[in-house]
Amino acid sequence: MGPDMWYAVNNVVSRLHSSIEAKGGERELNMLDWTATSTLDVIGRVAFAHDFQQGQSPEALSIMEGWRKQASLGMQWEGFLALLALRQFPVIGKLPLPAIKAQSNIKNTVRPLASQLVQRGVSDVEHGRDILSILLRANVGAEKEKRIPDEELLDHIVTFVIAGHETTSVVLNFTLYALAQNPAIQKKLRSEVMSCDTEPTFDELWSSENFPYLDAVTREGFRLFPPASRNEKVAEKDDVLPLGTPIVGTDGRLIHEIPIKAGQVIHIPAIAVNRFSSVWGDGDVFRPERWIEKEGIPNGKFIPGAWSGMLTFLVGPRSCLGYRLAVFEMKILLMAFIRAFEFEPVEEIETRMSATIQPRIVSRPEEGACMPLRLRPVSA
Ligand code: HEM
Repeated sequence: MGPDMWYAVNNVVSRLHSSIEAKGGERELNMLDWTATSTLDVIGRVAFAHDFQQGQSPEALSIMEGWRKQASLGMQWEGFLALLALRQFPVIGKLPLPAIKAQSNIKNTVRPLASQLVQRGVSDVEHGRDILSILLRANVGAEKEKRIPDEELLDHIVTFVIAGHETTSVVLNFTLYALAQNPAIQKKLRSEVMSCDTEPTFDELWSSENFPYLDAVTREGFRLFPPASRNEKVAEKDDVLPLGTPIVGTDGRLIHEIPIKAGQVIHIPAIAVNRFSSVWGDGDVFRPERWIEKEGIPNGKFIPGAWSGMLTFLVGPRSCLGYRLAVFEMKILLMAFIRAFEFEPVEEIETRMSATIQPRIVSRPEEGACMPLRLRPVSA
């Protein structure tokens, strides 16, 4: 998937470059528009060989608008509560509530697109590297009862677009903001990624050896800014939740475990766990060096996460299926953006909870999800 990712990301970077040059070589812009464009273009190509035309096709605009609406509604109380209530009372999903309609808009856009490709049999099923071609190929060779029905294939594609687009865009946004706030870290990263002018492959980027600082910045971004900042799981049976550190009950006695009843909903605050001071020390600080220093992770007390001892991709059999893709993509995006532009903060940003975490301007909350940054092309 590497060449497809580089192709999509380079296109967005060069469009952004032209738009900045047209404004005289410096521009303030809402970075959300550009990060969402990049990740949608990447997922379109790698999930079902579709070109979202650098976020300019009607479908791309509709998906991005759907997300923006959903994110902004989720930041308000009524939207946040509607989504929470949906878990408890699924029938609410049938009501014409804006927060719920915004979610189905995305599905309504992606499904017909994927359906056209399935019906056409996809242009290059034999060699296609995208996920849909791989699934279709597996279907051709499989016994009849093991084939994935078309309807299910379409749902998979919708899931990939929903799970793989906004999430990666969120981490990239907040990481770029953190780099904008920390010019010395940004400079150090640029110096490392400028030391190579090729487009590294998955193997070259997956290992932390070739680009140790890029690896450290990526890990720090994923740790501090998990898009799915809180998750829910439902206990299938009565169980007992052991506590790492005992807590004092109202009667003054120490509690070492919590009994759980079947059906009980457990909230998993990934963003809080990823920042625990007891594990990370200065857990709220953006400090990529912690991943390089010998004693960077105090006492080696890693959380059992699917990747890199953090809960960003959760853990266990239902953890994120696309985490390698997401980490690889993030490294490509950071490399391409940092090679091309210098980033400066414009406004103070706060982090808001929604379906994914969202940035909001502290002094102008009415503008909804927004990440203004000042960009300048990196001089030769
Ligand atoms: C920054 C990027 C990403 C983050 C933080 C992320 C995070 C997560 C999390 C926390 C879950 C578990 C949800 C739950 O159990 O409640 C999940 C599930 C999933 N993710 Fe990701 N994800 C990312 C990117 C991707 C990408 C790029 C893809 C694929 C194209 C993907 C595909 C999936 C799928 C298919 C599941 C469902 C797995 C299952 O239920 O068995 N994700 N993701």
